[in-house]
Amino acid sequence: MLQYEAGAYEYSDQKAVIHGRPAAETVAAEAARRDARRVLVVASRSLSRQTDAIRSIVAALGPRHAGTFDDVVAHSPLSCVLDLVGRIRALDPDLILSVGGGSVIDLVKVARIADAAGAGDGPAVLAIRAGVDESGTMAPSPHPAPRCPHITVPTTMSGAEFGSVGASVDPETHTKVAFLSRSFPAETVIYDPAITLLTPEWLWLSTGIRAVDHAVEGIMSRAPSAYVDGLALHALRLLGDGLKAVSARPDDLAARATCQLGVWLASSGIMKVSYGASHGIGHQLGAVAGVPHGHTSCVMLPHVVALNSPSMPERAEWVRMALDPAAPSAARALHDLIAGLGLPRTLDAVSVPRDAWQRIAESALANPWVRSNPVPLRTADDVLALLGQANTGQVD
Ligand SMILES: NC(=O)c1ccc[n+]([C@@H]2O[C@H](COP(=O)([O-])OP(=O)(O)OC[C@H]3O[C@@H](n4cnc5c(N)ncnc54)[C@H](O)[C@@H]3O)[C@@H](O)[C@H]2O)c1
Ligand SMILES: O=C(O)CCC(=O)CC(=O)O
Repeated sequence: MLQYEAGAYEYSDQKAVIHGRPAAETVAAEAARRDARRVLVVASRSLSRQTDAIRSIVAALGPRHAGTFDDVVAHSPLSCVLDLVGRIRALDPDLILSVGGGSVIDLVKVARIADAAGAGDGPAVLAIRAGVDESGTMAPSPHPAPRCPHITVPTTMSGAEFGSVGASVDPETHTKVAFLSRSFPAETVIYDPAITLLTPEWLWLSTGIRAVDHAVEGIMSRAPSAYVDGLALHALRLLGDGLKAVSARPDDLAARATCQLGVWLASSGIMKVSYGASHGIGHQLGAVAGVPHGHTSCVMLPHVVALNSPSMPERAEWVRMALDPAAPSAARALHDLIAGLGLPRTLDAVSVPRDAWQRIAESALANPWVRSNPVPLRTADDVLALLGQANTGQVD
């Protein structure tokens, strides 16, 4: 019989999701439903300046639109957070709409609580970071209620729209700083498959593997949850089918919508179960070597699953069956999916310099998800061995 540890608080509050609908008219209807009169739009710069996507959303909002902030830099650095806080204070919005990937969504999350906390400079923002205790458990960021709700139109598959965690990069230390708040999951998530046609293919597909990573490390967690298992297993079926279909037919809106439903279910585990070394080492690959978030999962996930599978064979079998019953193992099912999508599979392919490996390995040991990997990684040499394995791009 399946066994789950007795839980203290297991949250299951996913907020409203509207899927398969055009972004502009859905945003306008949602703003009207909320009687919002001063909507601040925060958008990915490329969407705002190189496409009509934001213009049509702003047109649909009409007089409810108060302003647009599109000076967004990847990984939501602290300087960007402060700029957005300034804009929020200047405009006093009654609704914030984010349109873009995880960087835009995390930026809004952190700026909203920095604004609420009255933070006006970098040290004041860092002062509301999440605490982390000896066991790696995070404590919430102290802040009063944010001034207004946040709704979002995600254009990648990061799943950040559901996470009660948000991150910003501290320029002093080049590390990602985590913030934690029950106010972080967006109040309404609007999934429009058509707006994702504007997302570069590498970003769409690789963030899809990030969503697969959320599902797989949720299922193969050291401390799994029955709630997350149920959602994550169906997420793998949706994502496996949807990603292959989009790769074969990029214009297939139904396949893109299937992927978005997969992200919704896959993200159910963010901050609800402890993840493993694919998330943990991935964070360091991003912080130290600038590897895009989705690419970190393409390189690390099959190898972390190969490492962990012998310690949880039944769960590995669930992953294999959900992704590819014909594959000999869960790790091979993942490897073949990533290879079939034409995504990078080695550290060299994502331009991680060899002389950065030691720093990545050492900093990874402090990451909570490396510390909670089901098979313990105790030393920098353990992490280096896994990096070496990942650089082969092959699993047995
Ligand atoms: N808080 C969470 O739960 C959570 C979950 C996943 C990711 N994240 C965070 O999100 C970030 C990664 O997000 P991501 O993988 O979605 O990528 P991203 O938002 O960082 O975007 C990657 C790059 O693609 C560019 N881009 C070009 N066209 C775009 C388009 N149409 N839509 C969006 N971006 C476009 C962006 O400007 C950016 O430079 C990381 O900083 C990560 O920490 C947070
Ligand atoms: O839930 C977590 O473990 C933190 C969120 C996270 O790692 C999401 C991500 O980086 O993709």
